[in-house]
Amino acid sequence: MSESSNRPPISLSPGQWSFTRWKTIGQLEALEVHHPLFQATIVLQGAHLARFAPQDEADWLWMSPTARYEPGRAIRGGVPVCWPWFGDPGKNPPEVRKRIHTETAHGFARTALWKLEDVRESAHEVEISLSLDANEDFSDVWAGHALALLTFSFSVRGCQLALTTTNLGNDPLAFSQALHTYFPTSDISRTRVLGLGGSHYIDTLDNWEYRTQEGPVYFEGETDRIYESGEPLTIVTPKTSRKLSAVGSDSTVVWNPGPEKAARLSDFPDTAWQSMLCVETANAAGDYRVLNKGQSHTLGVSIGRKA
Ligand SMILES: O=P(O)(O)OC[C@H]1O[C@@H](O)[C@H](O)[C@@H](O)[C@@H]1O
Repeated sequence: MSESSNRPPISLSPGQWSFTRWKTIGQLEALEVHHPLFQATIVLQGAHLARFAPQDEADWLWMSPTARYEPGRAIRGGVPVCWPWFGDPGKNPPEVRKRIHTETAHGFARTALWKLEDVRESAHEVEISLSLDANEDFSDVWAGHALALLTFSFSVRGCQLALTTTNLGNDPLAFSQALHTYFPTSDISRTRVLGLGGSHYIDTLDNWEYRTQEGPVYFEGETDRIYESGEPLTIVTPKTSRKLSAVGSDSTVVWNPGPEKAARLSDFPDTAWQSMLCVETANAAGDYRVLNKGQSHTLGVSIGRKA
């Protein structure tokens, strides 16, 4: 992808936007939205939502205070896009794994430079779309040709992400993915996720054994689970309640690194596990998807207030 293709096309010159402007954060280009009703920041690398907050509210997303904005480096916090595979390549189903020629987790989209497609603004909403053409440029790590189009919609009610994958290759394309959302909490020990009771999950910390969730998910140390559910969820923290509803997803990843893993994680303060959790809208494990030539699939999440 050439440098120039990532610059705003003439038709999208900054002068035509009222609420959106370019900004450099660290070494990366970003779009910053300052709407009277809300604020948001999207980094072009990774199509990474780094911030979303309705006016006069704290950030709805958690961002690591030690996150680094550097080319080729994943940003710790916000909403990383894991695509076209989720997690450790070796733990993916054979159909997904056979296309991957690297040991890097979570795919290449989160460190690739995406292209701005569209900015639409109104008195109530801002919608921004970015695309990534995963073509032969990525052939050293992955075999396939697919287009990822990610559309963000921001309003005072919350934010929505819709990630559409289209298979541009000739053969069926198997892939896994996740919108790896980091949420803040003032106290992880008083935080719970509702809506997963009765669901089966893979406990990746216990030999990938299958378990059944009883009641809400509480956090008592390191937690890393793939739930076989795409049902609506509520995240309750001491100060906030968020509603999540997914489309095109039958799996949800719930993750908190706990103290030992936190100490090993990049760009993550040792004690930060106490103030964040990830609830990831996914197509992971057995919920991977297969697209025939020309077919598309949309994975989406809507993050809102509890009604
Ligand atoms: O450090 P990374 O690559 O951003 O991954 C963070 C975490 O992402 C989660 O989705 C995985 O379930 C965890 O196993 C992993 O540790």
